[in-house]
Amino acid sequence: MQIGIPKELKNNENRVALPPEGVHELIHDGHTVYVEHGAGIGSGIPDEAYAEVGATLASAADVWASDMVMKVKEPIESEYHFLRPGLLLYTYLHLAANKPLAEALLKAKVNSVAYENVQKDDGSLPLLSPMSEIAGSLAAQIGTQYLQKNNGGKGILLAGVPGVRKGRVVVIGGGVAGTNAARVALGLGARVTILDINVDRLKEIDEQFNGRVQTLLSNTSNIAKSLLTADVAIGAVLLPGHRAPTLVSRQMVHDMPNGSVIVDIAIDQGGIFETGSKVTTWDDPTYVNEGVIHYAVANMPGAVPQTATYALSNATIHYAQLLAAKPLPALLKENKDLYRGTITYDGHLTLGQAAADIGLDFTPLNQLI
Ligand SMILES: NC(=O)C1=CN([C@@H]2O[C@H](COP(=O)(O)OP(=O)(O)OC[C@H]3O[C@@H](n4cnc5c(N)ncnc54)[C@H](O)[C@@H]3O)[C@@H](O)[C@H]2O)C=CC1
Ligand SMILES: CC(=O)C(=O)O
Ligand SMILES: [Mg+2]
Repeated sequence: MQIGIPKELKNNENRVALPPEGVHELIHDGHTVYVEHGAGIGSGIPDEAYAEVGATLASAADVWASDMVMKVKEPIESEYHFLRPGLLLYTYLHLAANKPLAEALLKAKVNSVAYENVQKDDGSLPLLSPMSEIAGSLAAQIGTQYLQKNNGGKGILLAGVPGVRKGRVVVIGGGVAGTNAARVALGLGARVTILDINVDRLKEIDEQFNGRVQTLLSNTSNIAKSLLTADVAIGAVLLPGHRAPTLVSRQMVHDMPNGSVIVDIAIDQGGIFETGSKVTTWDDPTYVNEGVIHYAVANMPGAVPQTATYALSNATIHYAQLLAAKPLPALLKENKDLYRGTITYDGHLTLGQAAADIGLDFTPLNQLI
């Protein structure tokens, strides 16, 4: 099979879908790999390193002409003209928050496997979690940075000092991103509260952090009360496949002291703050609404590519090898993880959760393969 790896075009997206080590695996399996000139530069990988493992350096057009295109982020509008019938696209897509992209993929009859929807039988999301670990850790760093007065924040040091209160970090959603945010916030010396709707998850968190994190059931009144005294609020909720639920109202944000900071990691699925549905970029990452700084970058790990490229490809390479080895319909009949991850097929939207959220028709995949 021909496999193409384009250079990422999203703002400050410095990751690349595969480093040379991963490309080498695919070439070893007998495939031809086209890598766009400069695709690895942001991650510190020169073109020569790809050439050395046998990749063909190519133009964007040649890379996109491959049977399978493996990316990091969703195609942006300037890439839509590369979409074509029969193309197998393997990348993050977040369709429940991006109707124009869904329509472009359907119109072009692209078969897409979305990283964030590849799901194991136990419900875990093996291709999302490595980036959620990174985004969670970053969220705590970003919160502490914007709390500084010189960055527009209220001017609080999360660690406090003896005799002066510590900063308070409230994390809504105690999954992979949320617990990593909590871990780093605790390390920075903050007082941390995590809210989740899953009581079993709260028990695990309590054990994991030896009781050093306050856990609370996520409901409207606990969220509102927690935010009243929060310095940093972190959104880390996920309903897989769906647009994120709006859990924090404008009034709750209004009631937070001015100069507090919101970091909505879940913005890639639409975000959980009523005041914060606007997506930002690393070039201009924040805006102020109701006196509170909102940070809403949808590709947070793009800023730490020398960590994130490797963490992502460590997870994606296994499924890439499977996708390259067999025709898609046959593979999907035997691999349930990838069956769940296949969200558009031959002009049909096969992700029921997103279809409902963006108002498009849904066709079960088993009717198409
Ligand atoms: N902005 C960025 O660059 C990145 C964003 N993400 C996003 O971060 C979000 C979280 O991902 P993960 O941590 O991997 O998901 P996860 O599935 O590990 O955790 C989500 C948690 O939300 C909880 N939850 C569901 N409804 C809730 C509610 N009403 N209140 C409180 N908690 C609730 C679930 O019980 C679960 O524990 C996703 O939207 C993901 O796409 C991930 C990586 C990078
Ligand atoms: C998960 C995601 O949106 C990212 O890594 O950019
Ligand atoms: Mg206020």
